[in-house]
Amino acid sequence: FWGHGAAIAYPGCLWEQRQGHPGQFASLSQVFCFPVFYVKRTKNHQWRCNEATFSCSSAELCEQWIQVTREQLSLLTNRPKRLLVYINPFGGKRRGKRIYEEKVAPVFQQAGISADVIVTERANHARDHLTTEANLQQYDGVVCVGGDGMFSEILHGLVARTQNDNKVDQNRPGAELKPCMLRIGIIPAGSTDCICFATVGTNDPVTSALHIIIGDSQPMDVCSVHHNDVFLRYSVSLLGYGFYGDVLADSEKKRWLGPARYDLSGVKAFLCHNYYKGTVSFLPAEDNLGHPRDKMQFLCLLVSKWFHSCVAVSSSSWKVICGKFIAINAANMSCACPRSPKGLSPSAHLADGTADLILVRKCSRLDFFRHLLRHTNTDDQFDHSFVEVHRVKKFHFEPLDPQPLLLENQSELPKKPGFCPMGSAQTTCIPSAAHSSWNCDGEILHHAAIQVRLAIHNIAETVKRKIKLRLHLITAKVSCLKALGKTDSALMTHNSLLKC
Ligand SMILES: Nc1ncnc2c1ncn2[C@@H]1O[C@H](COP(=O)(O)OP(=O)(O)OP(=O)(O)O)[C@@H](O)[C@H]1O
Ligand SMILES: CCCCCCCCCCCCC/C=C/[C@@H](O)[C@H](CO)NC(=O)CCCCC
Ligand SMILES: [Ca+2]
Repeated sequence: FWGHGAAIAYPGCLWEQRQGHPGQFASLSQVFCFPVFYVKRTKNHQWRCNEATFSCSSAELCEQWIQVTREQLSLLTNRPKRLLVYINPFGGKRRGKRIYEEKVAPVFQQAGISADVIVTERANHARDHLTTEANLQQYDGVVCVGGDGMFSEILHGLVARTQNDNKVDQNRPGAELKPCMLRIGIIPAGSTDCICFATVGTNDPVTSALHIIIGDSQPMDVCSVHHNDVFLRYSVSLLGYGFYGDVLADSEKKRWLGPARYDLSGVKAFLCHNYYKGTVSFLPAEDNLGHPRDKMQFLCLLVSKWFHSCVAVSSSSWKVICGKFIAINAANMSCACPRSPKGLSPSAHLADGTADLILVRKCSRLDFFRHLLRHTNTDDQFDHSFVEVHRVKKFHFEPLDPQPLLLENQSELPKKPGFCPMGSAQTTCIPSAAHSSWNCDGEILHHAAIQVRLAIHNIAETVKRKIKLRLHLITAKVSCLKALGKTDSALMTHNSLLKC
């Protein structure tokens, strides 16, 4: 199914089709048909729903086929049957509701999935509903229709609910967090849609709906962000200080512009060319986990990581870097999006328990422009003397000058648009501003000093999935080689791989 782009999906009703030309005296023959819907892969990682019509010579045979097909489909337990859907009507170009109703609901219905839909009425509506109210027992998954901010709401709701149910204190920086059992589906309807793009390869609502229907899933790392001992937020994609923090803070005042706000604020932040002084300390990942700049096979890295985590004690030690930074970015996944199809860190992995920490030191405007431009083409954006990149498990940031005292619980901060509790000097174009703010998956953090760790990851699950997939491919190759009557070295190599 995966490799060949076609699979039996949802048998529909029985059709009766008459051949010949009514009105003419041709004898009528009856053909009994049933449609089968399947996923077809098209260009740029996009999927579409195709339909094939099968015909049988008798109604009984046709019914038998439909029955058997339904039985086989019911054995696929990873396919969801009941979903809880949250729609943000104000994300991106404000098309969330329409996208769901026109492009997603019809395919869910065709696939026999029932959905309870909640259109959010305020920010954090979905998060609060998931944390305290939703009866999650009755669902196989939660779907968010919106952008990265909406995904973040769902993530926070589900993680908080899981920790509350298991009596885990999220505020404790070293707490062993419990992974959530429910999967989150993303129907992209936001401005960046980075989490969808980086996991699926495209930000196309129909493709996402089809991934959800066939029960596809992808584990990912979750970073927790603390300020001293106070929990601030979780992050799954970008934690960015300096450039991306300034872009976000400025863009929040321009929400009415839709996705274009990021372009305008991006140009503004680029022209301001701010840099920030501070100290970054980090715990590097073990060497065998690879480096953000090497091209080592993901599977090798994972197996190595898994093995290492089973038998070895971490030998890395903390490193400290002080300096003047234009940007400090922690990419927990590639952060690919339509603006940058390969992302901030093209070889960052989705569920390996590490993030790529990218430090862009003070440099000329022209050099920074060259660095940014390389995010849009195939050149290596790390190949500059002022850029360094480390694969890390934890990191801390401390701005050089202490920050004005903030409320410890930032959720108590007023949420009025444009209100910035640390003073506008932080986010406007004043070259001497002491602090930027953190861009945490598109949400602003009001503390510059933060401590970050990879809090939830599922390496064993990822290793298992990748090995299973590889085994499928090798088994298929062995079958083909056997069918072709090959007994040469290729078959032996594959057979020994299988044994291994
Ligand atoms: N009904 C609502 N009214 C106002 N804000 C909402 C509502 N529902 C959700 N939100 C908030 O809107 C914010 C932005 O939403 P979303 O992420 O969907 O779009 P975006 O910011 O345009 O896209 P991206 O995050 O991909 O750049 C989120 O932080 C979310 O909490
Ligand atoms: C000369 C041309 C230079 C063009 C350079 C483009 C580089 C683009 C890199 C984009 C990285 C996106 C990282 C993802 C961040 C999301 O969590 C966040 C919320 O959706 N979006 C932004 O902060 C919005 C960020 C928008 C940045 C412009
Ligand atoms: Ca990662």
